[in-house]
Amino acid sequence: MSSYQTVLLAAGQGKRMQAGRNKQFLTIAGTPLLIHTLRVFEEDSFCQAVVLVANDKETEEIRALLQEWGLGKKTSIVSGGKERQDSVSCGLKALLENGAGGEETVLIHDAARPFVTKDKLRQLAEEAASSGAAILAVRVKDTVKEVTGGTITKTVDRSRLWAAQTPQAFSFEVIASAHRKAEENDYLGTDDASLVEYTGGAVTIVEGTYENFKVTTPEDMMFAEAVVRSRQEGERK
Ligand SMILES: Nc1ccn([C@@H]2O[C@H](COP(=O)(O)OP(=O)(O)OP(=O)(O)O)[C@@H](O)[C@H]2O)c(=O)n1
Ligand SMILES: C[C@](O)(CO)[C@H](O)COP(=O)(O)O
Repeated sequence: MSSYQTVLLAAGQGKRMQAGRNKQFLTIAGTPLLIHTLRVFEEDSFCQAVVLVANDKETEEIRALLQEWGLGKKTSIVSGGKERQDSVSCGLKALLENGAGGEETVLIHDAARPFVTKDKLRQLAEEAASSGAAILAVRVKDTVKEVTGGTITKTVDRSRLWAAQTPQAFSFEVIASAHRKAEENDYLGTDDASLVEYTGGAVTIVEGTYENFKVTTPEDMMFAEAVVRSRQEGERK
């Protein structure tokens, strides 16, 4: 099994949730979203350290939450940036300052995906340790259309389509060098793998689960409650 370090991204705004505050503080079955997510990493013995990237103005509230929920032993908090990619750079810089480098495996994860499992973290870390770059992804289930001006221009062949999730895992040097090149060329990607793709690197897919969705819009909170309920029922059986 491969050990790994984690960059956990919590420096977004959560605007699409329309909750009037960052969605990571909303509770799912009584537990804050951020705590659901962080717990998986803190409880995995293969995770050596977590760099939690946060907004400066939310740092104190996060520290208080970690204390309240008995988490934080492996976790340090650093400031994020304007875009998700900037926040990843801040996290990688902190890992570098803590002595990470070379072929060590780094997992980059959205705090907004609270339902990743320990098994998937381990499977992904193992794959990244051998290939250098791997992400969790699921097959696209819908029929996907390309549309221009309200009219369909193409039905895309979905047999080759996958929806990217996080964590996305890389050897430290692969992702650090992809970030350097992206920055030099003003390339902005919506995920981490796209930066490695941009620099010509190969990224492998580890099949994820649909439960590992990103909590983004208000109805996702209802789905999130349902996931916790179904897991609790599973444990009772
Ligand atoms: N500048 C940013 C933007 C996003 N994120 C993090 O990246 C993850 C995925 O972002 P997403 O949830 O899609 O974006 P938010 O900015 O949080 O939400 P919105 O776009 O609705 O404002 C989240 O855990 C978010 O906190 C981050 O650390 N830094
Ligand atoms: C990284 C990501 O979660 C993979 O699906 C996603 O790309 C984040 O994108 P968003 O634009 O912040 O929703």
